[in-house]
Amino acid sequence: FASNSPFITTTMPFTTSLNSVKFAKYEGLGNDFILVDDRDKEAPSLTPEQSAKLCNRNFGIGGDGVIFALKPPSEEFDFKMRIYNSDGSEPEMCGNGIRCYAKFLADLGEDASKYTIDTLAGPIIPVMNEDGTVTVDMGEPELVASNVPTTLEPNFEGDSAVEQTLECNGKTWKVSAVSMGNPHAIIFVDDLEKDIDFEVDGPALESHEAFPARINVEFVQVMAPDHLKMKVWERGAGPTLACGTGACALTVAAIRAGKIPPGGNNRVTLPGGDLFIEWRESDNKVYMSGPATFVFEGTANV
Ligand SMILES: N[C@H](CCC[C@H](N)C(=O)O)C(=O)O
Repeated sequence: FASNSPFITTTMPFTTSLNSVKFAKYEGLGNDFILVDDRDKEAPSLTPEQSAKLCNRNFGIGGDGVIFALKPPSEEFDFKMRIYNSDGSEPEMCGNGIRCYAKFLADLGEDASKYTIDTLAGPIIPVMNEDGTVTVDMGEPELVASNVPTTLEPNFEGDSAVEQTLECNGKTWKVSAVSMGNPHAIIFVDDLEKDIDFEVDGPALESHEAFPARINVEFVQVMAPDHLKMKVWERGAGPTLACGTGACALTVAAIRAGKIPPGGNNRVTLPGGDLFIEWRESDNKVYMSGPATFVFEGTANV
């Protein structure tokens, strides 16, 4: 392990034996993950069902997902990441998770400060900053509505859906659809506390038929031209304290809907804290900066 690694020197390597798994718990703004070191494997050492059980906050470790550090598929990558949501479904990407993943690799003694990680959303590049935060090149947003995917009719340039109306739960919503590899439905409201019935509207929108792969739902209030506040109901995880891909998606949607000006590093306030998001005009990529913190390590029955 790295000299400043938080891991207690242990004779047991991070392996998954027959009935137990070594893990490390990390969180990014309270979006918390169980990390498993499968750097010698091509596929996760746990099943979706085992992972969902470990995410249970009463019967397991507790977490919003399980993230696997896997060997890369080719020379062009340093590592591969796969993730299971706490319901066992597999998303394409996870923003808070990739920051925790980068911190995990550093704590395991991997010496690169910048990795190219292969994910189901394509190559993702996290960079460790001096102050302990992580800046991630999250790639380009996907704006073509049918690729998000959604059946919402495109109503904006580029065959995209921007504040397109959707009936759900007896209410009419204005939905902007953006993918960061995983799908997001962004809804701008005047008042986050008054304008939504979060525990009812969130799941209803997550599973609405307009979203064939289900969808992450972000409710957003514009606080200032460079400051957005959000609440998120995640696909396959429900209400979480933060969603990194969601913060990226909502920043893109806010710019396209004319809610905030393009460019700049925007502060996105999530229930668990702030992320800083830049949709860079020069390369059309979205950059996300935020914390990733080690919480504890252990061995769990599976
Ligand atoms: N629940 C998400 C995956 C985790 C994304 C979120 N935790 C993030 O930080 O990006 C999905 O099914 O697409």
